[in-house]
Amino acid sequence: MSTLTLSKKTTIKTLNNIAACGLDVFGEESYTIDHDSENPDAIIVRSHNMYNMELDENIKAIARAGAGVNNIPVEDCTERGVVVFNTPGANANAVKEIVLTSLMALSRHIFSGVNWAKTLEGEGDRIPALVEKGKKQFIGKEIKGKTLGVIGLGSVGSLVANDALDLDMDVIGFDPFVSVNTAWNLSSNVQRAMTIEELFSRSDYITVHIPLTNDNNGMFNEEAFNMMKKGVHILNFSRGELVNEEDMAAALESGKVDKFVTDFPDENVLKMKNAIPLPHLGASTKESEENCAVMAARQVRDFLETGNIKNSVNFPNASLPYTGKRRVTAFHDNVPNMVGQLTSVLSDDSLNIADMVNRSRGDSAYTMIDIENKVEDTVIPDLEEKIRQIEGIVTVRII
Ligand SMILES: NC(=O)c1ccc[n+]([C@@H]2O[C@H](COP(=O)([O-])OP(=O)(O)OC[C@H]3O[C@@H](n4cnc5c(N)ncnc54)[C@H](O)[C@@H]3O)[C@@H](O)[C@H]2O)c1
Ligand SMILES: O=C(O)[C@H](O)COP(=O)(O)O
Repeated sequence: MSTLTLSKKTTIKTLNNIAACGLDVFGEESYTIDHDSENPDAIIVRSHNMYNMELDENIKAIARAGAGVNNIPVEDCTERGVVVFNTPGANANAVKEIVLTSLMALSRHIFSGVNWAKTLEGEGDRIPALVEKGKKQFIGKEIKGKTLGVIGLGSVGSLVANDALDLDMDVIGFDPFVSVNTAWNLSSNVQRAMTIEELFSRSDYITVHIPLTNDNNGMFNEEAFNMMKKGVHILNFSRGELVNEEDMAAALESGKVDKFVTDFPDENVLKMKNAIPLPHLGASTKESEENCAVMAARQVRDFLETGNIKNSVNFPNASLPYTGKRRVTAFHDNVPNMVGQLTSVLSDDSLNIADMVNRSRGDSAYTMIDIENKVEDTVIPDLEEKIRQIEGIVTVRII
């Protein structure tokens, strides 16, 4: 349990390179951007691993300018009432473009072809003839008419699936948790795999677009490869840990997997025959970095200033139009009579409620209450303390 009060100048710490237009969202009057701050009010992060970091008591929010939050200790944050945001869809187009680029580049041996052509340096006038003789090593396949299996049909997967249809591929998708929004955006020509086994067995190319969880760690393993066609191509722009590297190395060696494009190289990947390692470039476009930074910054600023929550991965979305009246915000356990207890603390102080919202997500809940009366700054610490005494309150902040 901790007290949350906005310091006069709110400090935002960044843990990676965050696009300047995102940081500009904060404005210099009320915010300081301090990359080295030890007690920031909020953090904006991309892929920096936060598991080994001490999280200061003052932190109220962490925003991932991007999609994957596996670098953030989300459970700890939830226990401490720290909201974790991400920016759904903000980098999806960038990933879609690199997936389609890779799909074609690997089918046409672009990577190995370029490397080979460079070895001809110094051959002078013989180069054109050597090229014509050597090009037969790089006879590719067209993707037209081949089957692409897309695992995960969220922001990235749905874009990939739709555009692969436009490239005349047959597309099968597997996503048992697909959202209604995505389903609406997905072409009806994307075939639905009822099981992942079906997708594995039918695909010439497989691309994966799901968040890393404890359940799917190592899901590309020997058992999975055994279900796939010989010579399948696999693309992983999601997370390295989805792949069992020992099994992948063996599958590449035997030719069961023809090529493996991955955005997550490590020592093992770099040793694999026919692996094509990219240096985590999926979201690395100017447009995507700016979209993510602006979206993350807006969500954090809105939360710090109004308590409203949008796109949190650990707390419910909650929004009340902000009228400038005093607002009590509290994270608490999702237990009965919490709203009753909160309102009685306020009524004991003769405070009248103008509006309120209460939302829950799993074991956690969040309540915002707007107070009709004028509440002086001097009484706030006392009011916060009374609310904090309610059993099950995690954090309280009066804005
Ligand atoms: N390489 C990069 O730079 C880069 C960029 C963006 C995202 N990513 C990674 O890609 C992931 C997906 O990104 P997104 O923006 O599409 O996320 P998203 O949340 O919009 O979509 C994820 C989809 O996966 C589905 N899903 C979850 N578990 C599944 C499972 N076991 N089998 C099938 N479907 C499953 C969900 O229902 C959801 O529809 C991110 O979590 C991140 O790890 C990488
Ligand atoms: O999950 C994501 O959004 C991507 O992996 C992008 O990571 P990055 O912000 O470090 O480029």
